[in-house]
Amino acid sequence: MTHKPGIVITGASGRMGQMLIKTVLESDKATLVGAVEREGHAWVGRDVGEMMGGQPVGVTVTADALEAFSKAQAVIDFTAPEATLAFSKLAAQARAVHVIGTTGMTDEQIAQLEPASRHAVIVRAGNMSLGVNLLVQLTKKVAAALDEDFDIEVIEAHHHHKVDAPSGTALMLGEAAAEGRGVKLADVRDSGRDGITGARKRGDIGFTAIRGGDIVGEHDVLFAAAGERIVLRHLATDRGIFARGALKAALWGQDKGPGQYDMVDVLGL
Ligand SMILES: NC(=O)C1=CN([C@@H]2O[C@H](COP(=O)(O)OP(=O)(O)OC[C@H]3O[C@@H](n4cnc5c(N)ncnc54)[C@H](O)[C@@H]3O)[C@@H](O)[C@H]2O)C=CC1
Ligand SMILES: O=C(O)C1=N[C@H](C(=O)O)C[C@H](O)C1
Repeated sequence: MTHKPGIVITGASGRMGQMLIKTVLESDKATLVGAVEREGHAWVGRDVGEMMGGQPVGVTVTADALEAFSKAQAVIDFTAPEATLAFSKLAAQARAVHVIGTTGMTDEQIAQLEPASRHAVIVRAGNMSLGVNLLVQLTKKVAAALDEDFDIEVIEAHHHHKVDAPSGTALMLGEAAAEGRGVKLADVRDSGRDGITGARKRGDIGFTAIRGGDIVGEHDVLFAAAGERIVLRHLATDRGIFARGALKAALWGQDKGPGQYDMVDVLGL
């Protein structure tokens, strides 16, 4: 690629925002052209390199997302559902590829991305890592091979700052297991057991969320039957895996037509 796409990072001061800025600055395939934060945030008006504790990089953090997006070929967005919905409209206006890592979006919010995807490329995934997207494929295969004698449980663990549960990844894995079984996740989902719940319902897919300390992200898919268990596991120890996947998606989207894509498309899995 001779031309280096310009990238804007939203939620610049966040855990993922800072990792994404570092990843883009270190890349020889893309250029950092903007960094966006909420109106009133202490980083707005300041150089993003300095705010991250390093040398100035010549990019001033702004709250004017449209102005930033209009100079970019891609927006990488790991923020919050309401912000992501607003950014999808602005990225489409700027005809910039919108890479969405934000989790916790409702089905209604996801449906609201559709108008933007008629004008621009949207790549959205609850997990941008190669390992998890491979695990999704494996989960689908294992679920398809086993019958309901095997109870399926998705168990996830994250840091204590995480605001949504189950995680976006856990939902991807649950969807994959349901698809493998030929059922709809909404019909078999069992989340948040507490109290006298009754015995486990055959065919249900259960979810458990653990929150604590600085856990980056851990996911198990458990297939439990009488006398044996299979556990498929992914352990994330470095947020760089998500940032590298997101940058790959931003570059991949440059020559694609408007529409909604995911990391399975990007990685060709
Ligand atoms: N898809 C994936 O691979 C991954 C997804 N995530 C998801 O990314 C999201 C962010 O995670 P973290 O970085 O840990 O959270 P965080 O809380 O550290 O960062 C979120 C950032 O977004 C900013 N923000 C919120 N509303 C905004 C607005 N309207 N305009 C501009 N900035 C705004 C906040 O100020 C904050 O800096 C979460 O939904 C998380 O689940 C996290 C890691 C990997
Ligand atoms: O909030 C996080 O940190 C993470 N969120 C994503 C999710 O909800 O699955 C991906 C990763 O597990 C980290």
